[in-house]
Amino acid sequence: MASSIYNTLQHNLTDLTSLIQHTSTKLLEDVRSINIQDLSALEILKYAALGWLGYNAAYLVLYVPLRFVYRAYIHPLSKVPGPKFTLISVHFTRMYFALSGKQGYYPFEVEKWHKKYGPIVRTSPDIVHINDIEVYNQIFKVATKYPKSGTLYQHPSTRHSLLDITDFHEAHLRRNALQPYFSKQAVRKLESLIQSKVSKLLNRFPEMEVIDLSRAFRCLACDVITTYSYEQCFEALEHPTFRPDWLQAFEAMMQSTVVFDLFPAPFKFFGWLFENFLSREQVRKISSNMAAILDFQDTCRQAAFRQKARWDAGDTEMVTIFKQLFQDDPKKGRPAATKAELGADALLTVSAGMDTTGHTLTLATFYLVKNPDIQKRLLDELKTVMKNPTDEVTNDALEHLPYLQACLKESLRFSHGVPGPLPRDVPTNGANILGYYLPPGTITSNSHYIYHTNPAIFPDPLKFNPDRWLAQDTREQEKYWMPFSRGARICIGMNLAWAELELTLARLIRRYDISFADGFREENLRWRALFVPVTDGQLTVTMKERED
Ligand code: HEM
Repeated sequence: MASSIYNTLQHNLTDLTSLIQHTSTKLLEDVRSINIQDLSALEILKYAALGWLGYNAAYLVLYVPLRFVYRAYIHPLSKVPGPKFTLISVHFTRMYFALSGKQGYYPFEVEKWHKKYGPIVRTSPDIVHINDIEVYNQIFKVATKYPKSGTLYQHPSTRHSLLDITDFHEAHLRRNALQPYFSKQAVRKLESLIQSKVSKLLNRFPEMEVIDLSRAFRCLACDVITTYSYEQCFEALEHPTFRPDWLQAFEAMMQSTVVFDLFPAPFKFFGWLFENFLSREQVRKISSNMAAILDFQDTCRQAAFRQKARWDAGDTEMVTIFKQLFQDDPKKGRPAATKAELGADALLTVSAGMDTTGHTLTLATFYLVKNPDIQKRLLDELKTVMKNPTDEVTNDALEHLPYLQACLKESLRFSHGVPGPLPRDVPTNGANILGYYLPPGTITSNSHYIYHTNPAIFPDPLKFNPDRWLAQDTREQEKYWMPFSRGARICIGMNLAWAELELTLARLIRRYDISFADGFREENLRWRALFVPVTDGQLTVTMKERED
């Protein structure tokens, strides 16, 4: 039925198009009959302005309302419920969110829409949002038919990287080349590297009065991933206040997604212009943030390029996650990564590995300080494997501590990884979902935030409650818990992240008695979804060494 309406409409649209073509050809002929040499410059300007106004008036008065009617009542998705104003245009909806101060609060808004309209909501002319775990699992499975949607994964900073690849085969080959370095076995070999960075972090605290933990944790994750990725530790943990320039640049890069969302084309154009035609000093004069972002990108890319140059010169003894990308793999049919791809992945792994891990550690510490009884239970458990406050401990030992594991799971439930919308394209032959036919060209979106706070699965969902993970049967909760996503595009750094989370949280809580700093407010950690969760402020604390 839906497809027959669609076909009829396509025919009508074809007729309409030829009518418009015919009328505009006629108009053009009339305009050509005017002898332009007879007109003064002022008259030419007047005609141009009138033409422009006429075009916009026709667009607003005729085309936009007609298109709205089509989208709302005739389009194949017209039966899918949802707020009608989002059908005016994608740009209009984005502007609405920006002007009403809701930009980045999209997951919260969509959550309300699901309550009103049900498990499937049309959130744009061609986009539906889903809140149904069986459908999520169908979209996010290993042999999925739903590729990443190219229309929404295209921030210039991740162009050419693994994150942006939409083609299944290409993504599979790129992931295959990186994955061996992130297996559980490979990560176990990194334990001494992680331990050394955690020691460095913990040893810095006594010299500091107030500690910005949000940034300190990001510095830790950054030093681990840069050392592992390209043997060049960024030494972020050396910075006196854990605020190196490039971290501020990274924060600016995340904020820039707000502008990118609203004005993608000018954003890309200026990015390209700044990068290719202006000296860094000129860019710095225009925007110090933009210059710092470009500096950070260059540092990551150059580090990988230096290793590639060594590799090409025959010096293959190095620690890097890019080794397989340096060369082609004829058996699998994978060519060596281009310079653009290598540079993009060099930036991606640092960005992806630093912010998510830092955010999760921040939330874990926040909830433990806020809930002293939970912290006390964790501390008692940690004492069983760490006799003294400054003792080191292995991942193997920590893996067997149920309360620590429960605290980490609960922290990841709050941190969401990527909260949403996680857009995926409907397969080329369409899909039937929750009783609706979705034609090809439709984009599905899902929100980890909405699954992680489903009150039917996680009662009192905004309460930090590690005990929920210690229940007899947690299968249903596990089903709704996906901070690393699932399936073919699951987080590649999951094992590394888990190892860092365990070692850092265990050693921090065992060694320090932590309090919120004066002036810290819970609202600092209120977040917006700018691809990853970005908080309004930082977690600031003071610390005292424990005596026993
Ligand atoms: C607590 C820490 C982490 C969380 C919660 C997390 C979460 C996620 C999620 C949800 C995705 C899927 C994004 C999407 O489909 O759009 C993802 C992808 C990815 N993550 Fe992580 N991540 C974490 C740490 C790391 C680390 C340490 C690395 C280190 C390299 C990493 C590298 C990546 C990469 C490369 C991708 C893209 C994979 C692809 O597109 O195929 N992540 N991560």
